[in-house]
Amino acid sequence: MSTRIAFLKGHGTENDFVIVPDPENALDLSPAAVAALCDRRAGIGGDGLLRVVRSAAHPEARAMAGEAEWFMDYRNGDGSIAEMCGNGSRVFARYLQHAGHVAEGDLAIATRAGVKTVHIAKNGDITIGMGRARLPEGDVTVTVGERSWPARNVNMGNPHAVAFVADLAHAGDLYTAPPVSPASAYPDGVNVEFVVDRGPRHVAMRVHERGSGETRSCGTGACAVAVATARRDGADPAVTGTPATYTVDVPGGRLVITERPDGEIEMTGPAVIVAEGEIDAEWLAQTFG
Ligand SMILES: N[C@@H](CCC[C@H](N)C(=O)O)C(=O)O
Repeated sequence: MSTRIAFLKGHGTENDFVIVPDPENALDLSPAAVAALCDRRAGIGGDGLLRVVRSAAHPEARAMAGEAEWFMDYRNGDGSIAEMCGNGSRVFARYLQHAGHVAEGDLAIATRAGVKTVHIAKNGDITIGMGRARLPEGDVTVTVGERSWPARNVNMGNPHAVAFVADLAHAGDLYTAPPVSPASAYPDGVNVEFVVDRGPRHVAMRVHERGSGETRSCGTGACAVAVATARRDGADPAVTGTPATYTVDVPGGRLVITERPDGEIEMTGPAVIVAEGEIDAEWLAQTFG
């Protein structure tokens, strides 16, 4: 008889995740196993995987255990590790609520980008305190085919290049990562956002994610876009002294991002659990190690 591992499937604005509860950090999920689980044909399917581990049980999160009971071990769909996932953290919080670990209201979760504050609202939306953006100096350029755009380097714990374009279709099919230069600006790879204006403080974006390809949404990407757009619009909250709120449409829905004068950024959007099941542990171990 084969052992089975519980999983759930969830999404936030259609950025979808395999969720694996592993409170005691007992599972050793290799990059190949993560990629197999995220495979949309041979596996469960997802842009990434969220392993739910008690902070006290994980060496990377132990120091945060006093502030946040649960650690989000986020992996990209190709099995690589990323520092932070904005949509993933909302889905992670929804899972904790679904499993009865937390109730509506405020909580904190541990991530590789530090402890993040979360508010689960009655209306179903979840707000994450995403921390502050860093804007490394230096020009970067994004290229797709014959077209190139100057882009803004924004770090939300993970790296982003934000390019304002005339038409989202100009990003092409995004089957492969758009080249960003100079490569030295992003030694660990980069997520690339393409942005168009929709109205006052309202933009739309597409994204090619490091380690996942084009996705229907990226929460850290939407924050990077809001920050880059506020700077472009002369609405930097640190300069104006007033918060800047941007509505960011993504192919999978809508996110609302507010940056405060102290630089703290909040992201609000939906998070949904869609299914629960069991992974055949023998399949995973025998096939993917
Ligand atoms: N989809 C995520 C970002 C996931 C990590 C990213 N692919 C990276 O490698 O940095 C989000 O919602 O923020």
